[in-house]
Amino acid sequence: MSATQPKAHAAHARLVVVHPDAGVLAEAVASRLVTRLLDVQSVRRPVHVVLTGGTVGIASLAALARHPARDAVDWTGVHLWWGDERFLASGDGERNETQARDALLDHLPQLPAENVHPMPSADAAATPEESAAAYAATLAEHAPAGAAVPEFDVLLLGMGPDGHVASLFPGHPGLDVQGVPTAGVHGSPKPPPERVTLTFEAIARARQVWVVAAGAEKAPAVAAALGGAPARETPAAAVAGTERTLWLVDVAAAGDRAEADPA
Ligand SMILES: O=C1O[C@H](COP(=O)(O)O)[C@@H](O)[C@H](O)[C@H]1O
Repeated sequence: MSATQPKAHAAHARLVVVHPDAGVLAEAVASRLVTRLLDVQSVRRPVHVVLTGGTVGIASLAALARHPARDAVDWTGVHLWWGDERFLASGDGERNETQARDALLDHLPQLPAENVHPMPSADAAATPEESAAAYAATLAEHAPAGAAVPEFDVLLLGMGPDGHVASLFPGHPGLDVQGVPTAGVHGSPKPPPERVTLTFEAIARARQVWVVAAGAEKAPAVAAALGGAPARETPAAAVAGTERTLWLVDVAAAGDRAEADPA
């Protein structure tokens, strides 16, 4: 395939867009976010966006911070949430919140502090479960009547080489949690072991889910997820938005898909 232009093709009602490399992917995700925010703000407010940690997720936020159209967005009408968090002390450099603040939030003077909704840290909650319960309460405050969470306008998800999304890891009990939007996680195979995550049910409330992944080490998980692997083995296989599901990947993560299905 051409490595100069993104290409798109539908698969199982998901749109897969392949980008030349991780750097271009991050820039493209930032551009999509700006466009999505502007589109939504033209019809309703506030806009609810769920951020992800991870390599491409944070690189995309950094790209958004320097995007030329960034200030076209009315940031006073944007609420930011997280799909998962490492259960560490506030300000720890490994927290997704800390990395997002460094990459983007600290560069958005218009964004009201009360619109930023980090998952409670290990110095604000005694356990991941306590943090998860507090986050569920905050989500409910911003949800439509009768719902547990807002209808997120965009929910970003990075994906690990094992196919995990948010902190929903293969074979973990968090995959089976029902009836609540958040869960505490213990024994994560990726450090740190204690985390907080949105559940599949909460993710499924998003209007748009965007899975972002780059690098050859992600190719087997991308293939498994798009090939319909069981969620227990490849959690990323089970995520979808109510209106749209995008897989935004680079050539390396696309693997055989990039070769077999030229633009
Ligand atoms: O630990 C996490 O990892 C995933 C993926 O990270 P990556 O560096 O392999 O892209 C991320 O999506 C998740 O939010 C984070 O907590």
